[in-house]
Amino acid sequence: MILDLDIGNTLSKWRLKDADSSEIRSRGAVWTREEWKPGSDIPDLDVVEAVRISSVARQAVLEQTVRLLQSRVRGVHVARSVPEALGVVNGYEEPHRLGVDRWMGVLAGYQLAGGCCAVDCGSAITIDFVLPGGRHLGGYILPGLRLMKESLKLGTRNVAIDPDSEAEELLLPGKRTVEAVNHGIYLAAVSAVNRIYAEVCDREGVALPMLLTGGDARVVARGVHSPHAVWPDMVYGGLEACFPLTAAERAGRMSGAPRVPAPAGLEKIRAGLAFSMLL
Ligand SMILES: Nc1ncnc2c1ncn2[C@@H]1O[C@H](COP(=O)(O)OP(=O)(O)O)[C@@H](O)[C@H]1O
Ligand SMILES: CC(C)(COP(=O)(O)O)[C@@H](O)C(=O)NCCC(=O)O
Ligand SMILES: [K+]
Repeated sequence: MILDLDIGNTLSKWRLKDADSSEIRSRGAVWTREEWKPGSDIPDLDVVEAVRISSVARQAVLEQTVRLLQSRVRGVHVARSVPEALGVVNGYEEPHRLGVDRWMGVLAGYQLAGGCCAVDCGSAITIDFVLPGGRHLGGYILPGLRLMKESLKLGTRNVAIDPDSEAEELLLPGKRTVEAVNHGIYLAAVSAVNRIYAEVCDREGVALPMLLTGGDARVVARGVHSPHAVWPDMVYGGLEACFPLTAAERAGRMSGAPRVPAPAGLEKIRAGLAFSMLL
């Protein structure tokens, strides 16, 4: 079995993948800041022959995790943000400073769709752009839904936005604190994603497919105007592309990859942008 780890600032996600069939056998998540109890929290390492890790947690957490795993598993692969990989040129002045989860998402998005806009809705919402030629432009970082909620200290931290709630009702003024907070942070997030997407496509003169991932991707995707697809395993897709271990991965096929959304025409994006500038 292959154990894939996506260690974020809030949640450390894992999944077990069958090395022969490429099927996902199990998956789970533990709070990154809490002690991991082997067994219930993470899978039995006896069945694991290789581990692939994307981590944005503190270096000490990563080193501790790698040490534990290396004592039990033959192949441990740690993803790093590098100047260039798989046809993508890292747009950061200091490439190693780009969050590894962002780099994994960009690599997976480029392998699937070529140029794309990769949105990761986690502790932070990150929005990255890579052009059809493989040039990563860099990106944007804004607080995630949970962080925005916590920063308000209005006791609404544990009232999540229902991903299946009517998108329209999230546009209405809140009639009680939790609605006012949820509608406010939802609109802050989706307005930023829509505007940033339109501005970059307009400036670069290219309409890019948008791929969303992260724990809040389904909520944010409801308010995204442009054609898009949610790919929960997009960060894992970057691990598969960087460290292909199964036949399917070596053929460039990534688990759970969605059909690539055909972007709206550039003129339509520009018209929408012009209209939003009028308001
Ligand atoms: N099971 C869950 N437990 C906690 N938060 C969750 C869960 N599922 C989705 N979420 C939402 O997803 C966010 C964490 O998403 P994730 O992409 O895992 O963050 P990160 O990668 O920054 O750790 C939380 O802030 C919360 O809004
Ligand atoms: C921006 C992030 C905190 C997002 O991490 P996440 O929300 O997935 O926990 C992470 O990508 C990160 O630590 N980046 C390093 C700084 C940068 O990307 O510029
Ligand atoms: K994330």
